[in-house]
Amino acid sequence: MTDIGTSIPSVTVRGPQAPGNTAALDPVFTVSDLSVFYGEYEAVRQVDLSIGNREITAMIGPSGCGKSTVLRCFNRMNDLIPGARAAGKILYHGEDLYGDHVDPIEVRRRIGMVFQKPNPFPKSIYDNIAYGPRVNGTKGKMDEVVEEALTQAALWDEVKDKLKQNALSLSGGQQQRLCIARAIAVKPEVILMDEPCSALDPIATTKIEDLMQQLARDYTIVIVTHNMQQAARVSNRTAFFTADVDDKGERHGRLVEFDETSRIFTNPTDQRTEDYITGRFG
Ligand SMILES: Nc1ncnc2c1ncn2[C@@H]1O[C@H](COP(=O)(O)OP(=O)(O)OP(=O)(O)O)[C@@H](O)[C@H]1O
Repeated sequence: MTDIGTSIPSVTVRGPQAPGNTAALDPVFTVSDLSVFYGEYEAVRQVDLSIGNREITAMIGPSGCGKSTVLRCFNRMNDLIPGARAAGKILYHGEDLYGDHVDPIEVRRRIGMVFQKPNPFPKSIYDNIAYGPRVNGTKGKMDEVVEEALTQAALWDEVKDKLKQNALSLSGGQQQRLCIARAIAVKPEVILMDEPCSALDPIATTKIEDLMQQLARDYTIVIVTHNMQQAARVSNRTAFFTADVDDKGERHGRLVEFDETSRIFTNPTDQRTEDYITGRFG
């Protein structure tokens, strides 16, 4: 078992940083010169950014610019893709996330992920939540663990009388909150969300957005979204990516601008950001 993250600082303050300051003051992740390859193909080039503790950081940009690729680097999910390789540095609380002594399984426990399409296990609601804690050998009363996770994910009231029911019988929005509850149940520090609302209707989307705001009191959240209004509504900071085309016609994702969300959406520095958020591009 790795010791990664054992020195997590107990900072509870959440809020905007100094205007125009691109570095989070209390970073959970510090990314420097990150490039990501799939085989020979360099999908993302030279990204520098930091993810603030108990902030919501949004990653936006046109399709194929590498948002999901960068997101997956934060919990080493790219390790599971044959041929994928990250170069550069990602520090997690100052420790090299890709260091030799780091256990990727432990990384993924501390840094959970919620996907675009809700993906509950074909098991009962209860067992979906209890699965991770059981695997981790969580001690204590499982009923309480399940209730706490479902309550935090704002789903308890809707499912408390049908915990034995198959999770696949829930609506799409409920399934996504169940997946968030499942992620929370193993007590992560960070939740990565890859377009968590793209399969949901507007009401379910609002519920997830409200939930994210509540969760950010206790968790650090990084969200990839195609929905710019969503990024503007929920996040503290926004990273705008785009893809440059090289001489050979190959596209490489680049981080164009990273700043407080209010600044990105009202007074961006880069013309490409402005074109994107005003709908002139992408
Ligand atoms: N498993 C993979 N193997 C090979 N290439 C990949 C793989 N996953 C992504 N890519 C490529 O890497 C580039 C970035 O893809 P990625 O999915 O990260 O972009 P994205 O910005 O999240 O896109 P979208 O918004 O459409 O989801 C694309 O050119 C994509 O084709």
